Amino acid sequence: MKRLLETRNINKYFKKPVLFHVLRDINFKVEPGEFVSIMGKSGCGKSTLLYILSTMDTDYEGELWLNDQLITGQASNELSRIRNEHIGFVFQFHYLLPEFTVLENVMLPARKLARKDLPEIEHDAIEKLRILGIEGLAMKKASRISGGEKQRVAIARSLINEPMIIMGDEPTGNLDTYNSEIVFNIFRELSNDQGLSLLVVTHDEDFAAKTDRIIRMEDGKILD
Ligand SMILES: Nc1ncnc2c1ncn2[C@@H]1O[C@H](COP(=O)(O)OP(=O)(O)OP(=O)(O)O)[C@@H](O)[C@H]1O
Repeated sequence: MKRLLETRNINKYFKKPVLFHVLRDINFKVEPGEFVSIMGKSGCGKSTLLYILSTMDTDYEGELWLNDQLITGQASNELSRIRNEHIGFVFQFHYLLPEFTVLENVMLPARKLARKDLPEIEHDAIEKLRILGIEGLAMKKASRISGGEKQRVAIARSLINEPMIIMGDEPTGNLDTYNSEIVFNIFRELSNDQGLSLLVVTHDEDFAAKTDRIIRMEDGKILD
């Protein structure tokens, strides 16, 4: 089976202000199509781990594998290519450009990758908005839509380059129950219908309970 995401004995230390062993022997896998949540108290190392998994942080010990490829030790230009092609990101704050339209915001990561021409990218972006049920918002400015709609646009944007995995850092942290449920259902459909894997850091027990698996962390370790 494809090694979609796997960590082998990942350890990380912060060296300042004092030496701090923040991640300890992190070993886990995410299978294709799996929807996994990561939970743990504030400060246990979730964001630090996500930063490594997203290939942004290269200062760690151990191995990270993505899509059958050893990521650890790759050059930074190769890492940004892998990141743009294979990973979609959804954060607590949507980071949309307020003066751009919804459609332009969704198109941006594909324009950066420059693998397709503009009409094709626009077609893909409208398709992603359709999947999320918000194609009617395409020509609106991002500053003019609601918080729940903004998060759906952010998800559409995360899908534009057809990633294998979506990584989320508190993607429902800013949403009310109604909108959190919409986001959960979208993630569930992406996993079930499109075989996309999802790895989501959350403090929301109700959200996590509905995912396929919960990885619980404590003091930099994964609990069995
Ligand atoms: N750059 C840094 N230098 C030193 N220590 C750091 C640094 N970044 C984070 N830490 C410490 O590492 C620990 C883990 O932080 P991290 O942000 O990964 O926790 P978290 O589980 O994501 O917390 P939260 O749920 O509050 O976001 C914390 O004790 C934090 O203070």
